[in-house]
Amino acid sequence: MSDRKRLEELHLLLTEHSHLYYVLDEPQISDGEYDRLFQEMLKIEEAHPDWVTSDSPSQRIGGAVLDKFEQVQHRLPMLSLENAFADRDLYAFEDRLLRFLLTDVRPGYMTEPKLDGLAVELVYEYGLFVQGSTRGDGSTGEDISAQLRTVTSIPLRLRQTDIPRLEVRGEVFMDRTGLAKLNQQRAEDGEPLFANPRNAAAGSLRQLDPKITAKRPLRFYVYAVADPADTDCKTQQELLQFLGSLGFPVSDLICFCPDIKTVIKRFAELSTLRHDLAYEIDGMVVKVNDFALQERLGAKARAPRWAIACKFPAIQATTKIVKVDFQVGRTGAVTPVAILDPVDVGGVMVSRATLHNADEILRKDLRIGDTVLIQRAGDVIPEIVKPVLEKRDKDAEPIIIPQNCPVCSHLLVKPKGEAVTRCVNPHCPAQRLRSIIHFCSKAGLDIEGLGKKSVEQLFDLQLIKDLPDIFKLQKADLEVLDGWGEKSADNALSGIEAAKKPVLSQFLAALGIRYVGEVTAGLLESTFLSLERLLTVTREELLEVDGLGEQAASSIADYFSDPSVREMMNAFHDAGVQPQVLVQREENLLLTGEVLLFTGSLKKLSRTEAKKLVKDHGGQIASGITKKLTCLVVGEKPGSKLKKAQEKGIRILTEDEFVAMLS
Ligand SMILES: NC(=O)c1ccc[n+]([C@@H]2O[C@H](COP(=O)([O-])OP(=O)(O)OC[C@H]3O[C@@H](n4cnc5c(N)ncnc54)[C@H](O)[C@@H]3O)[C@@H](O)[C@H]2O)c1
Ligand SMILES: [Zn+2]
Repeated sequence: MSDRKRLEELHLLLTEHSHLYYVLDEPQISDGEYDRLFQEMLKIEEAHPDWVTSDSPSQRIGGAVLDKFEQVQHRLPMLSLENAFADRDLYAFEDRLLRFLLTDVRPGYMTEPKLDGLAVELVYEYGLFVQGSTRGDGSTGEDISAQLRTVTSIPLRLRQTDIPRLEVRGEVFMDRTGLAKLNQQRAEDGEPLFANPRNAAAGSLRQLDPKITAKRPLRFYVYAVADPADTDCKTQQELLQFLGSLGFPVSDLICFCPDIKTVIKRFAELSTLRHDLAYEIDGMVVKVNDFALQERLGAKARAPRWAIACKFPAIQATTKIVKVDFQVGRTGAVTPVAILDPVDVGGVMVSRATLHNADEILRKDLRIGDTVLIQRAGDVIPEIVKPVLEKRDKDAEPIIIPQNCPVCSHLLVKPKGEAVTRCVNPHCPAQRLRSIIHFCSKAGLDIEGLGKKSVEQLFDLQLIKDLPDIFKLQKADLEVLDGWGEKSADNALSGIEAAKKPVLSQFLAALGIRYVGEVTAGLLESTFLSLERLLTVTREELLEVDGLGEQAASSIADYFSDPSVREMMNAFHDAGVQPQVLVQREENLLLTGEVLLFTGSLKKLSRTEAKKLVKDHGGQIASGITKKLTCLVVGEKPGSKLKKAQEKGIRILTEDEFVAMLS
């Protein structure tokens, strides 16, 4: 395969897995595998800088924010970190610093444990906690203030109250016992387990109901502020001490190292220490200690130049491949899954691992009966690294991808140039079931009460045969089923009712059209503005859309021109499903380009309504009196913000004027 083609494939793969990991908190591959794909992409991009697109995963941070939360603009972006996997990467890091700074004076470094949790930003005004948010895509995060208030180690009031505004950053995480207990509970309740502490922390914080968050054993450690200039501190070491004095918990594993050699020694120390900690760390973060140097070094698109994360090597074990099962996915892809002799890998029992596809099996040269090396990098999902050839039996059987679908017996196909084997039978029950599960899941319309287990049950009973059937379910059908009752039937029906008016992009992503993830679905919505329009869209029209590639264009055009899809859309319509368009063409909106802030108590609108009005009219909401702010809307008792805005000459509106302007 050409490098160019491979890069495209890597972009698609990494984008898909980032979405699963960051947005849905449900990763499907191990971090180790993700990191390997990421490094492969970086290598190709380094050799061909002109192939780097602005939406390459190498240029992006985290994932999109969920609609269900209010958005928060970070005043300064929250970045990711570059990774070091070996000592030589650290030496190279220092070389880069020195070259950039045009000096041979080596800086000192702060080293900190890399907690495996979720990065958050906490805003304090005059010592009071006023807002907390997730990192999101780096510039826009999700407002999770209410959820963060329930984390007991986050101070709501600081010991010093004369700092007008302080944006503090740190990690919310769950310790080992907390995660084990939570997963045990989830297993008993038949809910999916969290793959790793990071997903557990993220899944707990990104709950709409803060009461659920409050029940989760979350902890917090601080490690930065958005802008050190807001404090008198000159170094990272001083800053951590200062933050400790304000009342923030600081890890006691932080350590100043005068040079890179000491950093490497410290990393070795931490690699042993980590096993005795109450919580998981997945590495060590190294930061240039001096803020003046940090400022000169600045940042690249995705990460600062003055810091790097050293990752711990994965934990490995050996076991045997007992047999191989073949699963049929939503798109018909047939995935081989190795069933293993259960083995403990760093505290987690592992009994299965995906083998991805036929090429991967060939590449790794795996057979049934092989003793294999498996590994986990922090998370629960394991990967098979390689067979232990010395231990291979003479009669170890090759793994053969079946010729026919294991579910519907239709002949399988492996398109030229693709790694995946597929069942192409449009009526394959396995695919239909998977697509219904996807449609109802968080990645789809997030229909409450219709989790995987329930969908499987309804599918088996033929109450749901295809997607539109979901909207025809009756209370009488549901409440009599095994494991159901009046309450769960009502619950599911109200979830279904709410799903009848989905946002168009969400609806498109839920349909599971190949190559249409959240981002592409958003593009389709903002370009074509209605489902009806999409039903007649041509491949040529799709190719005109910035950001849509050829594969996606063909797949979308084929999908909507398929008669059975049109029939299905009619059935959706008849069942009362009406996708809504949120985005409007920006140019005709009243508040396009405006950044507003509300202060004081509003009489006519709730805060949420006010913010929604702004967004609906194309405006943005500021997080405080910032440079970007163009207009302050004041209610009663506006407080200090009004004065500050007046001093800065920012336009000021009363609530009435604001409402009148938009009506
Ligand atoms: N399995 C998958 O499908 C999948 C998908 C996407 C990403 N990932 C994993 O996520 C990683 C990338 O995630 P990322 O972009 O969040 O970057 P990262 O985790 O490599 O590093 C940045 C993060 O480190 C955290 N951090 C912890 N301690 C810190 C400290 N003392 N100082 C500063 N930051 C600290 C912060 O949350 C910060 O946002 C990859 O290495 C990959 O393993 C996995
Ligand atoms: Zn099939």
